[in-house]
Formats: sequence, C-alpha cells, structure tokens
Amino acid sequence: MVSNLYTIRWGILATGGIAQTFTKDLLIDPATRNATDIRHSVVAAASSTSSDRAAKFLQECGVPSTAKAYASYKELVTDPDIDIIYIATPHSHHYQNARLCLEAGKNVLCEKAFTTNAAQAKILVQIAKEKGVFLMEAVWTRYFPLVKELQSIVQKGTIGDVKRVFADLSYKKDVEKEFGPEHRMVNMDLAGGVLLDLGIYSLTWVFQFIYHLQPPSQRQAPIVASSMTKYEKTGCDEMTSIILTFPPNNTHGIATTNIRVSHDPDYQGTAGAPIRIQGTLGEIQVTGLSFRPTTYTLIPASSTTPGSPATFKQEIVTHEIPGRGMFWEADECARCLRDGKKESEGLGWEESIVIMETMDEVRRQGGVKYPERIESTEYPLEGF
Ligand SMILES: NC(=O)C1=CN([C@@H]2O[C@H](COP(=O)(O)OP(=O)(O)OC[C@H]3O[C@@H](n4cnc5c(N)ncnc54)[C@H](OP(=O)(O)O)[C@@H]3O)[C@@H](O)[C@H]2O)C=CC1
Ligand SMILES: O=C1OC[C@@H](O)[C@H](O)[C@H]1O
Repeated sequence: MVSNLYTIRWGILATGGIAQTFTKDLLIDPATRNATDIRHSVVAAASSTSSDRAAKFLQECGVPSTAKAYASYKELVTDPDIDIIYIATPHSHHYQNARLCLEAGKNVLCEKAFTTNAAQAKILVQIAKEKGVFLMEAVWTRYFPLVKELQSIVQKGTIGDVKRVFADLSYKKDVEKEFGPEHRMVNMDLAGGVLLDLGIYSLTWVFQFIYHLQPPSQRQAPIVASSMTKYEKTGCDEMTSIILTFPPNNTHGIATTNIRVSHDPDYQGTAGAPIRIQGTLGEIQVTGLSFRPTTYTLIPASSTTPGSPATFKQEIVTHEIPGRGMFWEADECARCLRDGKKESEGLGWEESIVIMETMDEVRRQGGVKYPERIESTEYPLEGF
C-alpha cells in the first residue's frame, strides 16, 4: 500500500532556547493534533560554538542518535539529507544565516523578526525566487487553529465591519536584574529591543485581522504614527506604541509593546484581554499571552443598540494545545514543500516585507538605529 504520509527532514541552525522548544515540538506525534498527512524528522543540528554543543542539544531534545551534529552553520547547509533549515539565531544574524542557507539551495523557516530591516528581507525573497526555494518567517501564532477560526469568523462578517484592532504583547520585567545589558532582548549588537522581539506579535494581530483579510489586490501599506522610549543603558526601545491607519477604510490598528509593564500586571496571561477586534456588531477579545493564544470571547453589541442587531451569542471558546504550539507552523512548511509552494499563504513574502517596512518607519520616527554592520545588506560578512 502506498502511504500518503509526507515526511520533511529538518536541520536546526543554532542551539539556544527557542531552537530547543521548536525541536521538541517537532518530535510530538502529529496525530495528537489530528495531522495525519505529514511527519517531521530532525536529521541534524549545527552550533556555531562546537559540534559537542550541537550533539548535546540533539540529545537534550530527545532526537534519535542518527542525527548529525555540526560545528558550523556552513557545514549544515551542505548536508544533502536536509529538506529545510530552521534558523533560531538572534535577529541580527537572520539575514546572513538565511542567505547562507538560501544560496546553498535550502528551504528556510527563519525566526521572527525576519531581518533587521526591509532591505534585507527583500533580498532574501529575491534569492528565494531565483533559487526556487521555500522561505517563511516563523511567526508561529499565525498558524494556530484558534487564529484561523477567528479569521473565518471575522471574514463571515459575524462582528460586522472591523473598525479597530488593539493588540499588545508586553513583558513586566526588571531589565537590570532579569536580563542585563548584554542579553539579546536589549543588546543593540543583536538587534534587541521590544519592537523586533515582542512588538512583532502586536503587529501580527493587527495585520492578520485587517490587512491580511483584504483581497490581495486591494492591500495597501498603513500610515504609521508611533512613539518609542529608549532603555538608557543600551539605546534599544523598551516601550513602543504604534497607531496604524489602513486604507481604504481608515481602519485603525493599535499595536503596543513594553518591557516594564504588561497587559496583565503579573504577566501570567490570566488577567485582561491583550487583543480586542472591534466590529460594528460586536467584538472578539483574546485572552492569554498574545504569542500563544488559548481562549477567546465573542461579545455581541446589545440587540437594543440601534443599528447593531448582532446575530451571535456571547461565548467563550478555549483551545487545548498539545505541546508548545510551534508544530503548526512546521506543519505548514511540510505542506508547502509537499505541494511545491515557495511561500505560505498564512504569511506571504509581501506581507512580511510590509511589516518590516512598518517597523523601519517606527524606528525612524523613534530614532532607533542598529549598528551599521547588522543593518547592512552586504554578504557574506565575517563573524556570523
Ligand atoms: N517563536 C518564539 O516563541 C520565540 C522566538 N524567539 C526568536 O528566536 C531567536 C533566538 O532567540 P532565543 O532562542 O531566545 O535566543 P538564545 O540566545 O537562547 O539562542 C540564540 C542562539 O543563536 C546562536 N548564536 C549565534 N551567534 C550568536 C551571538 N552572537 N549571540 C548569541 N547567540 C548566537 C547560539 O547558538 P549556537 O551557539 O549553537 O550557534 C545561541 O544559542 C530570536 O530571533 C527570537 O526573536 C525567541 C523566543 C521565543
Ligand atoms: O518570540 C518570543 O515569544 C516569547 C517571548 O518570551 C520571547 O521573548 C520572544 O522572543
């Protein structure tokens, strides 16, 4: 009997925190999330530190001992047994690392934020086109069934015309005690700061419920008004608030991010609703942490409100996540490769670039510039 199961073979580039979380999610049986058409296999990992580090990483993740451990990213990209490479380095490194993979003809899933600026993102897309390979920014939240369910509710017009989306992802941290100035969260040499690390999720919610739901031919980049406050020790942004106005209906998206105060005073994800999608017939509130949403509430406008005869009932919906939830973006990669797609419909190249351009403009307005070396499009540069 011929099996319809499509297996995708992963190489993991870098061995830090999120590489470990992602790899462990890859090893969860897809049947636990009702995915019976694809399968993931982790065949190699590379560390820029040493092959021992890569081997330890594979072992700690529980990857079968047949997987290869490489001492450099350059060795990883030449492995013919790898279908796709997951890049899990700091933002500063994404352009150089992704370009290394693409130039070698490898398909790529690259952690958010895609690059440090839109110019770098455009070049990566151009190379993916030339090489005929798959490229996707790893904004995992986009692939949650809960998000797709909400997009379908909004698209059906259940809450009426969407007029405004509020979205926040903020930490409540004591930066000095919990990070220190060298940490990638605040280190300018690693393109630290809240905009690229957390604000990208706030922007994701705004874009996926306004921009993404418009017909592709009608999508236009938003007008940007923003404010940034800097962390005095490193010059990165520690608080950023953005108001986006989307043509053609002047819909507003308010995206905020902060390292000092969170939407939930204790940053547990139990209080408040960081996401509010507001339509003329009612609104949707999403609770939990914005990068890993588990619950939403549909709230109709009162049927007595003139002009707002909502046709739905108030309802709270909770989704269980059988793991961290990063496997859904991995499943998307597998299906795209199987179907010969070079980009994902969940987050296409054009949308990733418009979001990078939005972040460029926010940084221009806020006066935040990363070191020239990591904003450069020159390739290759030493030390990556
Ligand atoms: N999707 C999500 O939920 C999350 C996404 N992220 C994203 O993932 C990326 C990595 O974050 P995270 O795993 O937390 O970071 P870590 O600092 O934990 O790991 C980064 C890894 O990158 C490699 N690396 C290569 N060069 C450098 C360098 N100069 N400085 C530091 N590390 C370097 C190292 O691996 P090695 O030594 O093996 O080469 C290191 O372990 C970022 O883009 C971040 O935004 C982060 C957290 C959650
Ligand atoms: O992508 C992310 O999501 C979770 C956060 O804790 C992390 O800092 C960020 O990089």
